[in-house]
Amino acid sequence: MASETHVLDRPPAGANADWTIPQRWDAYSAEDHATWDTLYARQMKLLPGRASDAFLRGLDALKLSESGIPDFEELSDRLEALTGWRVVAVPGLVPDDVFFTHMANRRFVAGNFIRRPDQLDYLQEPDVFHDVFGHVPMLADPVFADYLAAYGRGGLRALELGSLKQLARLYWYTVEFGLVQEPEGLRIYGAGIVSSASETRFSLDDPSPNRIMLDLARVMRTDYRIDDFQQTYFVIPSFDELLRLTVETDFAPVYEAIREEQEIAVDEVLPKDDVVTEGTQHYARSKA
Ligand SMILES: C[C@H](O)[C@H](O)[C@H]1CNc2nc(N)[nH]c(=O)c2N1
Ligand SMILES: N[C@@H](Cc1ccccc1)C(=O)O
Ligand SMILES: [Fe+2]
Repeated sequence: MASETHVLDRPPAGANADWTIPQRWDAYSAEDHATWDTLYARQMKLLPGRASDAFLRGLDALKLSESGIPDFEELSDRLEALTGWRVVAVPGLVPDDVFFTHMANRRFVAGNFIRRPDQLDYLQEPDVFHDVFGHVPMLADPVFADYLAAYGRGGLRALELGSLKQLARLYWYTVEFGLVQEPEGLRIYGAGIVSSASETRFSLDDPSPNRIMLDLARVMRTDYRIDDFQQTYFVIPSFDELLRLTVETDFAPVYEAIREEQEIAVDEVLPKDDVVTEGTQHYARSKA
């Protein structure tokens, strides 16, 4: 989960220079593990038939069906054997350059804390359930694993080009809230959706949000919400296409071309959009 909440500007006491900390798996309480199991069971009632095939295969390959919060060392050994990625613990949101440097080197940063039982439905900061259950299964897919490593390199480049805001939108509408076209229909792969029971249903079944085929310049101009369900979801035809787009397109001219263009509102549908479903926006309007 990415969010605009404050981020410290230097590692907190006890953290390494690269902001990693020991996971301290032995310090988890029985309640912490029970919280993980409750969240896992709730999601697994919903995800078959809604999550992408790659996500479900990743859960199996990484043995995430085992009870309790995973030990990052054991999880990383399995994951590294598949796609070269490892999972490293961090105390919370880390600065962008730290985030992208880890990502470019196939290290996924994950919070080691888990939400409290009274926070089951929503929390602002990424906890271990969002980061590990939400994000890590997709890293077992070789194509998506390559996409995220390329994205990390793109993040370091975007920082140099002063275009992080545009690139962050690509992350938000793919890695966090992306939908993918599969033979049987639309499926979820975004971690922000797949780790949320309510948004898992909403993103696929509700007539309220827009669902639009992803176009690079279009998504880089589109604002997003960090406080409620998305009002637009972007759909990719495949992970191969997302990887090809990211590796083969030079983003610098795209950043330049959209720099002066106005941002696109979260609920807007443009004439040139390849629209899968145009939303009613009933949900957002009911909350306004
Ligand atoms: C794209 C942008 O860098 C994004 O908000 C990053 C910032 N720092 C982060 N730090 C952590 N730990 N987890 C995250 O998801 C992010 N997201
Ligand atoms: N091709 C994208 C992202 C990327 C950057 C660097 C290496 C790989 C991919 C860019 O030009 O920013
Ligand atoms: Fe996330």
